[in-house]
Amino acid sequence: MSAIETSGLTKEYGNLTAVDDLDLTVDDGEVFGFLGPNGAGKSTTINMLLDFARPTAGSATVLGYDAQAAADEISPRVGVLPEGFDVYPRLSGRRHVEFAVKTKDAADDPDRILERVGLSAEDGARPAGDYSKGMRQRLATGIALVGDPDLLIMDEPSTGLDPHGIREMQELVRSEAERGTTVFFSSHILEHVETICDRVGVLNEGRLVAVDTIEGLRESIGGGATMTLTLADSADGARDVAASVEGITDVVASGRTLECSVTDPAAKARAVTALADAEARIRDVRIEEVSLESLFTALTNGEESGTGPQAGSIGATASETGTETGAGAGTGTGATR
Ligand SMILES: Nc1ncnc2c1ncn2[C@@H]1O[C@H](COP(=O)(O)OP(=O)(O)OP(=O)(O)O)[C@@H](O)[C@H]1O
Repeated sequence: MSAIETSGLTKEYGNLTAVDDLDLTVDDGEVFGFLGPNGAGKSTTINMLLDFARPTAGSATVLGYDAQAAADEISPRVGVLPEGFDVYPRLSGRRHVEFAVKTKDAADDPDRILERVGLSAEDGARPAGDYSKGMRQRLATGIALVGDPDLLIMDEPSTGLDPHGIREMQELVRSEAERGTTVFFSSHILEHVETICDRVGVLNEGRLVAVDTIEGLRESIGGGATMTLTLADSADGARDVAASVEGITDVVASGRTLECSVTDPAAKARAVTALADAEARIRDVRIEEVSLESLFTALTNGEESGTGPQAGSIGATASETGTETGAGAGTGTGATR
């Protein structure tokens, strides 16, 4: 059974089609990232899954139940982290969790829930109106975890969290997935998505433009990587050797540098070996992956991917540098092209 399945799901607001004919399947136990620029239709989709908004056309099932006709069956089994969670300012964080436990008729220990989301007993005793944005987000996450849900739906879970909080959120999502919970979350934050998702769906102007693993997405836009080798001597003689390697699609020789377009990850090591066999003296190997940032831009026709400080961090750093033999030519992580 799929945890979520939508068929032709559509939502129109007047002349505006917020969600357009969405066919989407999220498998049981999967961590699924729902990506898209501002206004793409992510929250509207989530609202229809939770029966907060009614579709104009199409249908959706959640945990096997019709999202509109059987919302009462679904809600006890789903934990929701809504966008823009509001607290009761005078109630303590702990009281919020106690209330959720009672409402869901669950057996959770509120202190354990608070601990899981990084709120101390002292934090829990404070009025939630005094909480920082990140603390509110943690509290909202704790409330979503009450009742050990089969499905967690999280709308922009990292909003307001500092880098440490984001890492904790990622660990939490992973540990929930290991317990068998399906996690469906929306995000602009590509780094967040890459780290924890099994698959992602990319929404643009209400339409699903891609569904795949991050690796699959990279490949589908002709992704792969660029491997730049610096040789001890002129690269001209080595050009044909590199070009003959399967999985290397294009080679440019310039001075002592060979720039190879790589479509098959294994081709990197093959190329290094072939060059070494041909007695090319390799001094340096640099590998740059297609960044998720450029991937996202390609899929959403140049729409920017959010404005948060984290949003730009993916793909901005670290390419991997090999040594003279290049034998261990690894895969760079997210360097910008
Ligand atoms: N209640 C509403 N009435 C009219 N238009 C709406 C309503 N809710 C959403 N929209 C419009 O539908 C489109 C999709 O909005 P939605 O909030 O689903 O996008 P989103 O992908 O979640 O964006 P963000 O990342 O900015 O939260 C937007 O153009 C938005 O203005």
